[in-house]
Order: sequence, then C-alpha cells, then structure tokens
Amino acid sequence: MPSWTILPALILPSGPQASCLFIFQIYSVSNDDVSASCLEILVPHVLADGVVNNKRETYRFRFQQTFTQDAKQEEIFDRIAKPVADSVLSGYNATVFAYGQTGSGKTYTITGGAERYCDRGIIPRTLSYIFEQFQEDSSKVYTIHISYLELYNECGYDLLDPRHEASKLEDLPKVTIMEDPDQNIHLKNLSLQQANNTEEALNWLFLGDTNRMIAETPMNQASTRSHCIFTIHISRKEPGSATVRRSKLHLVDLAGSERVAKSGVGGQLLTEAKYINLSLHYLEQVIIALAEKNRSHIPYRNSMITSVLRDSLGGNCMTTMIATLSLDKRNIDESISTCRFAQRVALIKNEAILNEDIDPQLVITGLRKEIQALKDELSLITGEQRTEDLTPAETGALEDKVNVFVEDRNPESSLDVGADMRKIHFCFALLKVTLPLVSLIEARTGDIIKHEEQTALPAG
Ligand SMILES: Nc1ncnc2c1ncn2[C@@H]1O[C@H](COP(=O)(O)OP(=O)(O)OP(=O)(O)O)[C@@H](O)[C@H]1O
Repeated sequence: MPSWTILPALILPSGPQASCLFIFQIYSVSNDDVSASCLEILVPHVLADGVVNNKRETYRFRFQQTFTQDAKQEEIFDRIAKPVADSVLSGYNATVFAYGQTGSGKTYTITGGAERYCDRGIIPRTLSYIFEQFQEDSSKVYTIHISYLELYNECGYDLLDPRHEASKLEDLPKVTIMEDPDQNIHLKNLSLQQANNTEEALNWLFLGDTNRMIAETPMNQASTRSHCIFTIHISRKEPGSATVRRSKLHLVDLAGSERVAKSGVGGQLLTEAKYINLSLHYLEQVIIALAEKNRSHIPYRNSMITSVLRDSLGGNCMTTMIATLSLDKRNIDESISTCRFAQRVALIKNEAILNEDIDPQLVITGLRKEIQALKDELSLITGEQRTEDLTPAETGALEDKVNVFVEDRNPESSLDVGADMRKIHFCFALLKVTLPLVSLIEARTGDIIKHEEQTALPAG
C-alpha cells in the first residue's frame, strides 16, 4: 500500500556558491542502506566563538533518498515522480511538494530550467509520461484536466484563465474556497482545462507560467513569495463500465521557507514573509497533527494552502516531499530547519485509498440499454411490438372494456386486458375516475327512487 515518502533532494545552484560548499566541506552523504540514506551537515568551526565552545558541530538526518547537485533532472523524475505518477494512474490521489529556502531549487525541480530541454522538471516530464501511459493502455478511456493555482498572501489566483491578459496578480481571477456539508473543498473560479495530448497540456503549463511571471509584483521579482499548485486531474474508465476512477496529482512549488528574522525585510516584503511563514507554519502543524496517533482534529482550515491540499495531505493519498537545500555556510540554520521539517513529514504513515465512483450518466445509459433488451424479449414472447404509450385505438378498446366491466352486475365478472402493464395501469387509472362516478350516480338514483316511493305513499 502506498504511504508517505520523504525524498529530500539536495539541489544546489551552480556557480560560486557550489564551489564554496566544497571548500568548507559542509555536508556528506552516505547511501549505505538500500532503503535510506544519511545526510550529515557539518557546522564549520568559527574562530570568533573561541577555540573551546560547546556548539554542536554535526547534524545527522536519515532520508529515503538524497540527491546531490550532480543529479540529473531525469534521475529525479525516475526516482521521485514516476512512482507517484504510477499510483495516480491507478486511481490514488498524490502530492509532490518542494520545500526549502529561496534559491535552493524548488522551481527548478518542479518546473525545470528554461535553457535546455534536458533541464525540464517534474511537471513537464510527468505530463509526457502520463500521456505515454495512456497510449500504451487502449483498454481504458482516460480524460485529463489541468488546473494551476497561485496562492499569494492567503489569496488564490487562477493562472489558467485564457481570457485574462494579466499585468499584475490582481488581474487574474480570484479563487475562493467553498466547503460543502460533507467538508469537501471546492475551489470557486479555478478553471479546469482539458488536455488531449502532451502538447496541449504543456501549453497550459506554459500559459500558467507566463501568467505567473507577468503577474509578479515589483517586490516579488522571482515568484519566490507565493505557493503554486499545478494539478493534473485524471479520470479513467473501461468502455461500457459505469465505474469511474478519479485521481489527482498536485505538484506544489512552495514559497521560500526562510525565516523573517533572517531575511531582514520590511514593508510589503515583511507582510509577504509573515504570510509565507504563517502558511508554512500551518502546513507544518497539519503535518505534525497527521503524524500524531489518535489525533481527531487536523487544523486544515487555518490557511489556504492546507485547505486546498486537504484531500491530498490526509489519509487518502500518497505524498512525497522534496526538501531542497542550498548548503552554503550562510544557510546552515535554514538547511537544518528544512531537514527537521522533512523528518517530521517522514513520520507520517498514510493508507491511500482508491477513488472510485459511479458515473450517473453511464448508469442511465446502461439502464436504457437494459430496458430496450427487455422490451425486445417481451415482443418476442407476445408477438407484438410495444410502443412506450398506448395507441388511441388501444385506449378506446380499453375504455369500452372498463365500461362493460363496471356496468356488469355479475359479481363474478372480470376485466381481462392481458399481461401488459401499460394496459393494466391505464385501466386502474380509468377505474379510479369511473367508480366514484358510478357510486355517485347510484346514490343519486337511490335517493330519487326513495323520494318517488315516499311521494307515492297515501297520505296519513
Ligand atoms: N540543480 C540545479 N542545477 C542547475 N541550476 C539550478 C539547480 N537548482 C537550482 N538552479 C538554479 O538556481 C536558481 C534558483 O533556483 P530556483 O528558482 O529553482 O529556486 P527556488 O527554491 O524555487 O527559489 P524561490 O523560493 O525563490 O522560488 C535558478 O536560476 C535555477 O535555475
């Protein structure tokens, strides 16, 4: 049964920062265990702290997989996203989310780099993979819809509305959350766009990313301050079957996780940072609550990101977290806090369940077919072709039969219309109207006779 996995990817920006890393020997990775790998972060000794000090120098974390900066996008896809895509194709909900500080490679991992084709990230590779799988499996009918949501300062925006030419985020349609009595979340104004092949799906991704870039606020040059959720909705059914399996895959690029105190910002940036910190804090709270056994209340409602991911963080899904680290000396505190968060996520065990439901339209089609088959069978037995309604000639004949039956004073008389439910129903309906009329006439006739008898009696 699929369960939570935690797959921190160490993706480090190339250039001076990376070389810096090796000079200070900040981390080491050991992959001795087949099912897990160990990341050790070494805190460099700072002379200003004195030659002798009690500061901790090593931090060890165990993860399912660890990737260093040499890892290729293809490898990340094969080892992280492909198993998740397979489970979504089987009918389970799933989420892959990238968490880490600004500039650590979340967008690069989830969407990819724009420069080379081989730099494409998890979203485009997953789309291509899913459509390839559809082509290989001609026994089922698959339908794909795509949505792309940006959450900025606790407000949702639809990145896929083709009618809008956004020049700022507020130009995009605002998405709001609605909850039904069964506590299911519905996103009002979030468009679901159908894609029939990889090219169409990639075009939607392109439109969303373009809107995401154009709609950046002047203060928000690199989309670092919003969460983006790209969702692939899949429905599949076997031809002729009324059972539909629906599943969705959320690919989430979270906002940078750095702490407000460290970022040293003010004004609008501070407001954004507070929102980001708060929403990531609530995400963490939900994750901690999910990890606790016997916990009845999970605080999903505290923020928009946890509300949106509600059905994909809880019991009914397979979730993979990618923790991205930028292991520069200056970022050690952030890296350690990212690893701690990732370990908490790893504590959660989920039992994923299949999302199957019955399509009412298909049920109706099936029932219509069954009715037709039964009608054909009946006409074979009776030798007469039945229309849905009785013909005027048939209703006329039935009216005559009912009249004869009602007027017949013989208690043994019967009304025989044959084994035809249409005729039986028609006669009952007719009797319902005729019988009270007959009783009324009889009662009146009785009154008249009585009256005549009384008037005929000799006076006195
Ligand atoms: N593994 C990698 N190989 C090459 N370049 C990378 C890698 N990871 C990240 N980069 C580059 O580093 C820069 C920052 O990466 P990216 O934008 O993905 O970070 P981020 O974590 O999404 O940041 P933010 O929180 O600001 O959105 C980008 O120019 C990206 O192309």
